[in-house]
Amino acid sequence: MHTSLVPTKESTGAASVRWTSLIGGGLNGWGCCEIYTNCCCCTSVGVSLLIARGVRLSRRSGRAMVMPQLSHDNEQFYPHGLKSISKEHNPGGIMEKTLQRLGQIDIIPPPGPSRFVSPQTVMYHLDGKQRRWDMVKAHSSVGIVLYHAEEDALLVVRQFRPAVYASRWMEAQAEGKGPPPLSVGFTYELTAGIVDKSKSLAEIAKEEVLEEVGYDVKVEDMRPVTVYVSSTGISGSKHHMFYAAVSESMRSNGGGGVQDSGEAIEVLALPLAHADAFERDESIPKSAGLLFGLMWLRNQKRADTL
Ligand SMILES: Nc1ncnc2c1ncn2[C@@H]1O[C@H](COP(=O)(O)OP(=O)(O)O[C@H]2O[C@H](CO)[C@@H](O)[C@H](O)[C@H]2O)[C@@H](O)[C@H]1O
Repeated sequence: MHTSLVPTKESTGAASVRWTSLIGGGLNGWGCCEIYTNCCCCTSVGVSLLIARGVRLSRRSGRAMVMPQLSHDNEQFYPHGLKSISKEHNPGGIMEKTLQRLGQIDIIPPPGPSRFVSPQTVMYHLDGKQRRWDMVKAHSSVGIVLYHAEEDALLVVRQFRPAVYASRWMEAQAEGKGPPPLSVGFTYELTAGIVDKSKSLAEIAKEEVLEEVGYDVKVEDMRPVTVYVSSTGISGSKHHMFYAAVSESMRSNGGGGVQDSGEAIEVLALPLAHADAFERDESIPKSAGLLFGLMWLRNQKRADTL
């Protein structure tokens, strides 16, 4: 399969707009006039004109579509009390810039070996019969539950995940729909990283925290929480979870990830007072690690064991 998408400035804009309604209103598809690439009027996305604040008019169809305004500091962009604490405090800016930077997206068979994952087939015997299991060899990883003392919040990272976008896109294709807005590829996760160097897990966790969220946590302050298997059916790789508390006095840089690796991470504080609603909000694309970490943190806080 080869799937290709060239986001135009307009479709990028549409994606940004859709994002505002997506966060507040739910991830329930992107039908006609919600994203312009999907319907008859959408085909004119390349020639559409922004004629007035909040209204987009397609030249070809002459049909006006109401666009919610992109506002960076409203509740829709930061639901459930989420607050941007990226050093370069530019609410919504990191995500908007990423949307503008994204170019053509293709989904293709692997062009060669990967340093991150490799498909394998396990042949095994059960009751004397040979069976086959298809899997992906992947690195193990670390994730860190970071409690922000001043904000009484969990630190969450928001970033564009190509695999998440591609999955939503392939689902849409299977349903005969066009490409979804780029915004569906932005996820909420714990600070995390793969174990691809010969350092201790706690050292790798420390480095990820410094890189992604910008706080300097001592290796000895990385408290192991548990280990789980991140994908039992597909990879079987282990995820090592740590806990650490941070405060603004420990800030060393703005975080954001390694730009040269394509990382553009927004650091968000999720107040524990809003955790329940956040956990239950199905419109928010979040990792299992984040859900688990949030529940663990709240349990520890309730039991006063941190
Ligand atoms: N599959 C991939 N293909 C191409 N480049 C890749 C890649 N995985 C990582 N990279 C590259 O490696 C860089 C460093 O990755 P990290 O160690 O920060 O892991 P990341 O947090 O991206 O997610 C990692 O760790 C989290 C935590 O478990 C996992 O959920 C997630 O699948 C895993 O990629 C990324 O910015 C990217 O450039």
